[in-house]
Amino acid sequence: MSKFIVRGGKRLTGSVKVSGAKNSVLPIIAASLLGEEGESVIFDAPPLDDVMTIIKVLESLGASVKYDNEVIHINAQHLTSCEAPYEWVRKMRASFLVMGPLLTRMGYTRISLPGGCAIGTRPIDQHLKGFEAMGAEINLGQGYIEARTEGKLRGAKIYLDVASVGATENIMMAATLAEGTTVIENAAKEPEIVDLANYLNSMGAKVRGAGTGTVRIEGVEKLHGVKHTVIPDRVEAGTYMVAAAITGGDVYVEGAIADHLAPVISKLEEMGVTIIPDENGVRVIADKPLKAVDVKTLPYPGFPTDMQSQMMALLLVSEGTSVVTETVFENRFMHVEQFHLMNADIKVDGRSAIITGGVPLTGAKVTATDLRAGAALICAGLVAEGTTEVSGTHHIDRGYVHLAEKLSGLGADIWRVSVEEPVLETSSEPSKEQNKKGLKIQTTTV
Ligand SMILES: CC(=O)N[C@H]1[C@@H](OP(=O)(O)OP(=O)(O)OC[C@H]2O[C@@H](n3ccc(=O)[nH]c3=O)[C@H](O)[C@@H]2O)O[C@H](CO)[C@@H](O)[C@@H]1O
Ligand SMILES: C=C(OP(=O)(O)O)C(=O)O
Repeated sequence: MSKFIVRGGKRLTGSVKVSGAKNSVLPIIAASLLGEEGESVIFDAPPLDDVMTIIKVLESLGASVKYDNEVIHINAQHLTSCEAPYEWVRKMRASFLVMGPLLTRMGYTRISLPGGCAIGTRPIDQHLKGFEAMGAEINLGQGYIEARTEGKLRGAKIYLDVASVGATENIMMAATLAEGTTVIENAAKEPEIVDLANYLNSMGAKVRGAGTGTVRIEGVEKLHGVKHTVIPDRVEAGTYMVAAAITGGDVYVEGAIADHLAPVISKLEEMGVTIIPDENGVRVIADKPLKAVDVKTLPYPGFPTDMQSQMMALLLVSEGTSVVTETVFENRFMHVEQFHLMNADIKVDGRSAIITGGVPLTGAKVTATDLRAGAALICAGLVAEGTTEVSGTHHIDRGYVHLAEKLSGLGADIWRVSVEEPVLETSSEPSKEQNKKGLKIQTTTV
């Protein structure tokens, strides 16, 4: 168990490199189960807890997986099981993404129900609706979902009631080996879906229209392993952009793709932040007082729900009143209570949060209630007066590679301690004792 300790007041400057996208690499690893021939090699695979979890799932299915230095080798030629047990799906909902590949390749799969989580109930009805339309028989019992098909899945026209990222990905993967053509309407358009489609197409699939609301997949006989590089993580990039802006900093976010971040960049610009994109990244300069803006989360290309809490942290230091409306998940304001502990003035009214900016934040002991809430609390800690201790680091480790090191590299006063260790209150440098024990700026072990 550990905590992040942040001491506010340091202006961030310099350059930070974005890792591969969590939300791309997870479906891509799941899709590797479709490779009946050869091996896949996936580059820029971030060393995140979620990546380790999905690797365990693949290994439990009989795939051979090697992870070294952000490169994953996956050989899924001989699978020995079709079941993803509770122990893994409980840890990470994205484990459910193995359902489409297993069903289409093996004709049968049994996966633990993913259940709800802190941010919402997160049903999977749209995934199942898609599989059923393709001819699968679905049974639910004892906390598991069983799906089977006599012969191959059949291509079908599937309209998604919500533009679900996971359902689009799961159905798209299932359709690659189905008989005939599948059309997904009201498909999600996230960049991670395009990355997955590119991966599937290099494996030999025929996916067209990914990134638009209509995705067309013509089934093929077989897929094979390939080499692929994962796109940079737009949420991680956006988090560093917020961290730069909140400290009045000047930071180059290397690897950030401006196009993927268009709604975040637009809001930052409205607030008075200067954004200079180039072909290798985005420079963020915050040299003026920040203005309040309203933010509404929406499916891509709308403002991402995964940046909502970090944006809220930034609005806490802006001048005026802002309204943040969360439309994607029904319970994604858990961080508000934690911000209150830091003296923030936020009122929640249904799906909206009303933020009175400019009230000085004070350091406090807070808890990451989910992955992005954790990042947002750290952003707030960067400008709060005094010390902020953020626990619940297991959430943060799901999605941020070396967060403390990357922020320290920009000049932030942040480090990680084991919870058993006393927190240093006076020195900004790690003590010799701490360094010996490797406690300050500890890295995530994988
Ligand atoms: C691993 C991954 O890529 N995670 C991302 C993915 O999650 P995930 O794929 O789980 O999110 P979805 O796009 O599926 O969920 C969006 C909304 O649709 C609802 N829904 C979803 C499926 C379904 O069958 N029925 C249904 O009602 C959900 O409850 C939610 O309210 O997209 C989310 C929305 O951008 C992001 O916050 C997550 O970071
Ligand atoms: C909600 C998120 O991820 P997941 O879907 O994996 O829970 C996230 O990345 O913010």
